[in-house]
Amino acid sequence: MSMGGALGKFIAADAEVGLAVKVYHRVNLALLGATPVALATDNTFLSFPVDMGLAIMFPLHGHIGMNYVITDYVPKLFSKAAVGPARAVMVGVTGFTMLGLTKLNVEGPGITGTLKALWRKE
Ligand code: HEM
Repeated sequence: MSMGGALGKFIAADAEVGLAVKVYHRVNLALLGATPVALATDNTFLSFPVDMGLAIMFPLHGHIGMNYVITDYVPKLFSKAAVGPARAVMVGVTGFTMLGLTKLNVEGPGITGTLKALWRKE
């Protein structure tokens, strides 16, 4: 798929655009570090910025990862013509996930607080 511009790179966010590999590997590493940091800084002044970092990085990581999956499997399981629509659906999933996680951070207990609630006794 040959799509220029930032939007094109976001829609076809895998190895076909060189930037994605760099962003992907940086985000993968950042997530590895940010997850324990999020648990350690919960309920401090850092919890909101860390949760907002996660609200962007989790969906971005999933977005690029799923674009690799789309590139590899959609032509095999469906058809080459289905690759574009599959990527468009993924942009929607990624966008709504970012919005939902941001809402959780701004109006609710945040990503980390929500996760920790699994172990919290009422
Ligand atoms: C602490 C959190 C996470 C870490 C450290 C992490 C790390 C990784 C790493 C190292 C890879 C392989 C990258 C490569 O092939 O070069 C990967 C792939 C992937 N991850 Fe994650 N991940 C995390 C959370 C998530 C979440 C929450 C999602 C879903 C939204 C997700 C979705 C994916 C997908 C779709 C792939 C691609 C799988 C494939 O290519 O077959 N990951 N992840």
